[in-house]
Amino acid sequence: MTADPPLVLDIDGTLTRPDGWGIDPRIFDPIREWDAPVVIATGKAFPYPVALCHFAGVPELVVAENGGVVYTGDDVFFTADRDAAQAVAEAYRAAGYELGWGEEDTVNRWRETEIAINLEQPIDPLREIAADYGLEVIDTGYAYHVKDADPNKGDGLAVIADHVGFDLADCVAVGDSINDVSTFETAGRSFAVSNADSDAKAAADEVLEEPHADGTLSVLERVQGTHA
Ligand SMILES: O=C(O)COP(=O)(O)O
Ligand SMILES: [Mg+2]
Repeated sequence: MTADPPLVLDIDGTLTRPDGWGIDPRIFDPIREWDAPVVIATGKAFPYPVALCHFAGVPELVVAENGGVVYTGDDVFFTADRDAAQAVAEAYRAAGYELGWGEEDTVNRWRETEIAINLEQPIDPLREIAADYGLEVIDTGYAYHVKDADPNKGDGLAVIADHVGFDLADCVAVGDSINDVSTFETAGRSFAVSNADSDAKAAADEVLEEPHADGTLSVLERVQGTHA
């Protein structure tokens, strides 16, 4: 008897359409029909992956904010403190820069542990200010994230696996950027889509030939029904 292995999926760059923006609708049915846990592990704020699970019709198993927020389906864990990241955002603004998401800033509005800055904003002063507060800045290719260096997606995945009761060694992970390296190190098998950055490609067991959702769909086809 074989089953599907647990999945760990990043969002941006991984479930996205070929042009890189927006969820590719072809991923919804395979995820909905997957007969094992599907964990969404993202740098986006908590409501985004929760909504993705909700609209896909799958249980909410979520690592958000690069590991700062973890939801096991029963309990929410916050593994970082937003105050330092918020202070960096204020100091960056005080130095004359903007976060770059407009007045109402729906990118950061519901963030609980980190701050995201638009890639069009200057990164050097951001890195300097973040260092003053003991934080790091990572570039996912979709945003700069000012975050505590400790929490990461991989640790969040481990919390969910422990709670739900599946083995990390059985997990198949797909991702595209530096914030997926910890996932790749934690999951048993890992795949970087062809559009992935050099960190993700170096950490993955395999680099796919296809980009974005095409790459992810190829992995789903390949690993479906292969879990002993
Ligand atoms: O929020 C980002 O910058 C990237 O999001 P992702 O981790 O789902 O790719
Ligand atoms: Mg990504």
